[in-house]
Amino acid sequence: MWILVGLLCGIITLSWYLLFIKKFSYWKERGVLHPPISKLFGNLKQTVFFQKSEGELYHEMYRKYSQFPYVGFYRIRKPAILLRDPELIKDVLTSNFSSFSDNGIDIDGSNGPIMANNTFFTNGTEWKKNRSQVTPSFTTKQMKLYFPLMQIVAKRLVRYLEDSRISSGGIEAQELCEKYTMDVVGTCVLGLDAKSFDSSTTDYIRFAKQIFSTDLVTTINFMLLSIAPRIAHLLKIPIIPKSSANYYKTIIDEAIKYRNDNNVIRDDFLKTMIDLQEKLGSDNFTSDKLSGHIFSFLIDGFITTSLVLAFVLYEIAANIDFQEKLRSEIENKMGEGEKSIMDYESLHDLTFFNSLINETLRLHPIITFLTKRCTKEYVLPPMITNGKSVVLQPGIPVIIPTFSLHYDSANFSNPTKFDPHRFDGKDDKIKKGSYVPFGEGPRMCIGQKFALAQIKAAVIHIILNYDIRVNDKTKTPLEYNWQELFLSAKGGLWLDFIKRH
Ligand code: HEM
Repeated sequence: MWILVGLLCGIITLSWYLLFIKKFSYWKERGVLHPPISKLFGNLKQTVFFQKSEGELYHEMYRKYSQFPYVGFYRIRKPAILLRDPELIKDVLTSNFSSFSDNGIDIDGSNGPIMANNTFFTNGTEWKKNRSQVTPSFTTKQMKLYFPLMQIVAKRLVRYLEDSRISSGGIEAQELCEKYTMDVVGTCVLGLDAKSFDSSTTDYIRFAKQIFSTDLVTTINFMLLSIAPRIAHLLKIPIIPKSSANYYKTIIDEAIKYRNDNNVIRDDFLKTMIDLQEKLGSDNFTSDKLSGHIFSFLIDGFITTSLVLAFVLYEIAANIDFQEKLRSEIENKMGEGEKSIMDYESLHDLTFFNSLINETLRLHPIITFLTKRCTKEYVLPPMITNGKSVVLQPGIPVIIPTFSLHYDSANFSNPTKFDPHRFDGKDDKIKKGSYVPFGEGPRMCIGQKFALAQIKAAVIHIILNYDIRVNDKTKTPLEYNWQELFLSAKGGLWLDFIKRH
């Protein structure tokens, strides 16, 4: 009897030691500091209980450990590291990319085939293959084809603003920009008119927003996938709602069928994908893969770009001097009063415009942190003077806190001030590794050129036709919705568009 009780106590003590003491001594054994932990949830207890988002917790860690190049933490029970030093970040994203080539989120077919083929979620050789398949669709040559199409939609947006029933009392810019970006991706990806300006909300937008919804189920699913992937795979947790996946799959299939049946040839993303399938054969480039790439473009390019565009319009409205300066730069290039189409090459000369967008992306980095995973041993310098180097083992998650880097006065003087001129002139004014709104290195955002062209097309045509002002309904100073997947403004960005001339 006593032997049995002793054995039971031994098992309980050993389990306690392995589960809580040993597991959470990982960083201490390696001389790495970390914030105090909760025994069950490591450093993410507040995220698990919906009190704070992961992004907010990382921002707190970043500020608390301001003396150090990095800080350890426990992502629930998994040791992870948050990098602070821009030099180190540059090394991880570029020079030593091979040690951090994974994005750290694992999804497979069990979480939904359409998303499993998204370049962002693939790793290793599958990622390399995916990335090389879509890269030719994002070249300057392709952008030259897309830019006029974007401007046709921008002109539709301008016409939409002319309706005083819509514009009186202010317009919420985030919603306005969703309509615009959905129409742009519809046109450039599938050659479809999403008709977003024709009604208050369309199915295209409704199903896309469902994907990024922060309702309880979607949030728990996403949390499980990023911090407990094995359980998520076991439970076949879908990364996006089935209704959204089915809706877009049907639209993509219909668009392909229509093109094949009617022999339609259109220079857009769908054509590059159909051409690729013909070249590689449908065994190597399956219809799931084709739909996956198209879906990825529709979705990755929609909310992200619309939020950034809304912030750009807000900053233009809030800073009237910059608005005048931008307008005259655009008018000089386009010819005053002439409101036709600008060619893609001309964008190159709009240097203030570039600085203004770069500064908006610094001040409002809608993706507040990047996740990477160590894929090959990597040696970190000692955390403290006279400490020992730390060997990062494959599998360790690595967080790059974009928001914190952008708001650190060591990287940007007077960081809360909107000042496009900090991006004027040479690139070396900005410390490498301290400014990463699109990431950096081989896994940098593939849609960057597309997103910037899309934003510019809208701003050019709006600013030539309207003075933009901040409407009183906007809560200033701005507060962010940190619980959303992408950073947005609480209460919305309400703007007035006042017709010029
Ligand atoms: C202004 C809007 C956008 C922002 C701020 C943005 C930002 C980002 C960021 C931060 C990453 C992660 C980079 C990393 O982990 O190092 C990323 C990846 C990615 N983005 Fe974007 N993005 C935007 C628009 C777009 C658009 C329009 C597309 C259209 C196709 C797109 C497609 C992707 C893809 C496929 C990846 C994964 C790349 C890879 O893993 O190789 N993004 N984006």
